[in-house]
Amino acid sequence: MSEAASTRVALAKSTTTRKTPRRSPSGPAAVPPGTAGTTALLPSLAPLLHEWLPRQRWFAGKGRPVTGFSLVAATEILPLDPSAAGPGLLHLLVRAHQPNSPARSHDDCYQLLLGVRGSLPARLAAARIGQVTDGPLAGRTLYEGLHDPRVADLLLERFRNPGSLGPLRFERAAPIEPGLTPRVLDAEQSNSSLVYGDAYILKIFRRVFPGTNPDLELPLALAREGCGRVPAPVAWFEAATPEPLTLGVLQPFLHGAQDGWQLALAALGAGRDFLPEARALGRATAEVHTALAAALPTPALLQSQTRHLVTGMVERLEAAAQAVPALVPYVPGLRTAFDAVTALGHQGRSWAAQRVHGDLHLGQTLRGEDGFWTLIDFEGEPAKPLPERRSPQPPVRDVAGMLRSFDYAARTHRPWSPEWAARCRAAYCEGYAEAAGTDPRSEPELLRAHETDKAVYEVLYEARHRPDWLPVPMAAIQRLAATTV
Ligand SMILES: Nc1ncnc2c1ncn2[C@@H]1O[C@H](COP(=O)(O)OP(=O)(O)O)[C@@H](O)[C@H]1O
Ligand SMILES: O=P(O)(O)O[C@H]1O[C@H](CO)[C@@H](O[C@H]2O[C@H](CO)[C@@H](O)[C@H](O)[C@H]2O)[C@H](O)[C@H]1O
Repeated sequence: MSEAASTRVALAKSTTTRKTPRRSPSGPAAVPPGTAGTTALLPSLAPLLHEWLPRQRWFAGKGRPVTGFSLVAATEILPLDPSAAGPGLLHLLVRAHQPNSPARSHDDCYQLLLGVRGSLPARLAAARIGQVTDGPLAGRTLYEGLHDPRVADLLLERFRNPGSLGPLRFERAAPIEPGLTPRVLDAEQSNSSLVYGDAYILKIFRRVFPGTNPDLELPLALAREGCGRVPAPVAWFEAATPEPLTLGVLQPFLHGAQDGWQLALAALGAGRDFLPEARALGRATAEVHTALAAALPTPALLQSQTRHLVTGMVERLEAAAQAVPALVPYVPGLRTAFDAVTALGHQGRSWAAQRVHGDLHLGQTLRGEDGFWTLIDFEGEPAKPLPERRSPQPPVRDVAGMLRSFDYAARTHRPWSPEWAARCRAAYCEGYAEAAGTDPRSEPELLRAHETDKAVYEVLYEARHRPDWLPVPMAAIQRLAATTV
């Protein structure tokens, strides 16, 4: 996304610079006509956002101060005029400036749905962001709009009656039931979700990127392919900035479904194996891979692409070792996993690549009351740039993610049962082989390299988000560093 701000607010110096809307190098003004009035609001909201944003679970830049904001797009979804009945609703795309971003244009951009009321009813107290002290909204209260049922109702109505609103475009693939009671999903997640009745779940992406989000693109492609392993998008909305930027997806809510992580922990807690489930998950993964390969390009990874794949793994290892010094002693051992793939590439080996899930683990699987497994959340690893997440990769990448997840489940349970994980891992690969016709274990070098890459990612993820969990991937790092295929 080009820096499309017409308003830039530098918090550190408490100065505000306003510029006239300018044309981005690649297209029209990114703050479109009709929304310009709202752009003047950012300076008065910035101090409140500065306090509130870094505390959100979905804020990706934890540990680095926010020094200012730029406005990418602003839309008044409900009138902010104090004489209007009911709440106002402001939709913002704001870039949060943080030191150490590679470039200002790489600062993360967040989607905010800000409710505005004269006073906040008690039932919305937990959603309060703060009172605006100056500017056109002075004296009014700003709050997280998604917690307001009136705001949630309005979003569903927008999907029912698709069309454009300023830079926002609402699309619908199927009829939508009206009048469903909304609730905010209470889950540890990277985005925010609203559930409507027991019928739909709306995921609002928080950190947004230019282009189509794979969590819309891949489920749409799978639905076209007739693959029922993924809930098919019912509706979605995007911003024209100028290339479409996915903001949210509405899909069927799988009522009564339980996620694979909880089910695996329950099995461990009851001293049970998880083998039929693991095998069925392997089959489900293979079916999704087969459908993705049929729907989207499947380039071969020739020598230069293999080199690129391995270079990425090595760079991620080096970056992770810089951030988490505990990794340093294992770097030479882990490197051998990547070197083995390079060596095969030099011998002329090539692998098929295709679009994959990209961040597959037990928490991304749901088992329905009928025992049918579904995969969700095709966004890929949240920390990776979107073009990288959308690039074709060997499908074994997802297999490695699930194998790591069985290891995680076993490690978080007392007493630790490595045999439980080993049996699940084998059953998963067997199920995968039954449905795909190829066993992921038949490419041990590629599998080990991807498992190593995933464990390295997890070390960084846990160090940043859940330091108490760091020993879990570190145990795998020790094992993988000492392994030869
Ligand atoms: N279609 C669905 N039906 C039922 N529950 C769902 C569905 N999609 C997601 N969920 C629930 O919402 C949670 C968060 O969804 P997810 O797509 O993983 O969000 P995030 O990317 O924000 O982590 C999941 O862990 C799951 O419990
Ligand atoms: O679900 P997200 O898209 O937010 O994925 C991120 O968070 C996951 C944790 O919630 C993290 O997964 C890791 O922990 C899981 C147990 O909580 C485990 O099952 C996974 O195997 C492990 O990778 C995921 O890596 C991260 O991207």
